[in-house]
Amino acid sequence: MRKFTGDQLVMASHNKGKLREIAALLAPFGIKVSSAADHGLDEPEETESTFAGNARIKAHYAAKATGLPALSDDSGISVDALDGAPGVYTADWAETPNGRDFAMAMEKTWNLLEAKNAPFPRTAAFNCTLCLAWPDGHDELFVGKVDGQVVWPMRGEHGFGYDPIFVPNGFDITFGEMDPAKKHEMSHRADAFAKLVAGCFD
Ligand SMILES: O=P(O)(O)OP(=O)(O)OP(=O)(O)OC[C@H]1O[C@@H](n2cnc3c(O)ncnc32)[C@H](O)[C@@H]1O
Ligand SMILES: [Mg+2]
Repeated sequence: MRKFTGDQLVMASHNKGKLREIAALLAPFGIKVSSAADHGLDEPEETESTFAGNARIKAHYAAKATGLPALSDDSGISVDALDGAPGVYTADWAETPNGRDFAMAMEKTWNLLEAKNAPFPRTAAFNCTLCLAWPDGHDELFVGKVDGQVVWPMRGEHGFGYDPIFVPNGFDITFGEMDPAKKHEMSHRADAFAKLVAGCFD
């Protein structure tokens, strides 16, 4: 596995919630972190049907455009009773003509579970694939996951995206209610990040 030896990294994401979380995870490593927006990059189209495929598109696009190593995150929530949906299409489910509406997407998810009369607990997992790509085209991939259940109504103001309806196993609060530092210890993103650190930063 290739080691990360530089002192600069581009975060190949346009999601402010992710950028905040990954900046917090990277903070102890003394790396100068910039975002795709800092470099004036637009969002590449996520045309693959897997987290890994889309993570690679985003990281390689940013690495080639900036000449710097780039770290992307492709993630989503997979609900068992919905055959893994929305999964890779989690962001797409929130798409409206006026931008993303996650309250609407969460309501759609819950309504589908209700329509199916899905049994409780309504188990789900958050998945995260991180891709670290270099300008020469090399990359490394890291996968993380956290199991839990989808609940209703939405609870909590922390986090982003689907956090208000996801309760991780072993807890009775949603990610939206959880202190961000605690989420950083146990999320799908933290799980993948620990593997990135073990593989590339040590
Ligand atoms: O592609 P980038 O620019 O990184 O940002 P994005 O928001 O489009 O990100 P994805 O394509 O990976 O879509 C994943 C969606 O899954 C949701 N998601 C991922 N991780 C999450 C988390 O920790 N908490 C809540 N929702 C999450 C969130 O709504 C994201 O928009
Ligand atoms: Mg995206």
